[in-house]
Amino acid sequence: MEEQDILNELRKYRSQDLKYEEGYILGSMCTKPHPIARKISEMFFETNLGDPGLFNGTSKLEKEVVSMLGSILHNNNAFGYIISGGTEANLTAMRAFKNISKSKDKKQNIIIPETAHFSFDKARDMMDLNVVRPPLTEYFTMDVKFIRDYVEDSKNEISGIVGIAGCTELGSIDNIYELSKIAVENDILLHVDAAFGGFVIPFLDDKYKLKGYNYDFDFSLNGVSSITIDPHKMGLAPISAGGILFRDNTFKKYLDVDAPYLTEKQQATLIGTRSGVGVASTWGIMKLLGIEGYENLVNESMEKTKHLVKKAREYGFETAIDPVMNIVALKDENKQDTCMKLREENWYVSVCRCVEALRIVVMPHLEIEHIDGFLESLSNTKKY
Ligand SMILES: CC1=C(O)/C(=C\N=C/Cc2ccc(O)cc2)C(COP(=O)(O)O)=CN1
Repeated sequence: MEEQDILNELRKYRSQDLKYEEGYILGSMCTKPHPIARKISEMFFETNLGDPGLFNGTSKLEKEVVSMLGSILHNNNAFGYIISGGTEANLTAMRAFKNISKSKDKKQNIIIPETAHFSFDKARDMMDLNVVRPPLTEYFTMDVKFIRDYVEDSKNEISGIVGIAGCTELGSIDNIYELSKIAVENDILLHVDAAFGGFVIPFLDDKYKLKGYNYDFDFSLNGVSSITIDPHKMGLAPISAGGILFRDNTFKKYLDVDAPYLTEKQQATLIGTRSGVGVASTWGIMKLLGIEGYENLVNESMEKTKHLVKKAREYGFETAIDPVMNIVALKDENKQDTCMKLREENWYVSVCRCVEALRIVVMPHLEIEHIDGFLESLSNTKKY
């Protein structure tokens, strides 16, 4: 095939994809990457961080991005990687947990909430973790009193806890402050999955924070060992760009395996050959937007979230919980049926598992007119 024919053929496939800017994608935690990422992708498209000695500049960028994310998360000694996504980040954290527990002859008993992303189910299968699921509060966060009692009962031999800072379905945030205290008092590891919340909470204006809700989640809490934070969600980076940060580089030895034929003699990441595009794009977008840029992005999303909730209530729809961040769960006893009816009108909204509700993630690609159009369609699905 000639090049032009190939490109024309590929255009036909691409034309079958939804486009973020059309405003119909309501259930995605990814969005249209910042435009600068196109130029950066072109510049770094042949790089391979799987063999970093060949790409010293790109490797330096990864260390700088980890340091930039570390400073946002109140840790100037952060160690970690910018990898394929939140799934790989959580698998990496669980791999470190397993190896650390083994090194201390501890059991691999770990507390992980029902609200956790299904990447932890993959981790459990791959690493034979014994997972304990605590009861949830009315806010869909783990019952910390149960956890404290369970951990302090030595026969349970708990050696780790996972807390979620912005859960996939509802955006709820576990009480990381209390989990951190439990982790310190009992010398156990605490991993925080802030895949989505990591690029939201640090930039969230106080006026959008729920009263009496603790938003603390990062390394400022001494018990936090590791954090997942994904640039390719609210960070506006192109896919793939997930992030795994550890408190310091003492965790590296629990991840490294010998890699004799590489320019570096050990490799810690799950994925071997990996592009530097996500790293370079994240570096560029973070430098371009800065803290203020991300604050504007998050707070604009929260204004749209407030608009969605207000207008939904005018149509008679109620939220399952008050939005903790830019994720809205609208109560619906016939969520699957409603979801299918909306799909017929090209609206792609998802459904919650833990509550009878539709789930809308108010990403930057959603404009007010998209939200209004969606709510009118939603209202119409209830008329007949
Ligand atoms: C708290 C948490 C998450 O909400 C999460 C993914 N979430 C949502 C991933 C998603 C993105 C786009 C889309 O259209 C649909 C789903 C992951 C996994 O992240 P991933 O491997 O980058 O997909 C981990 N933790």
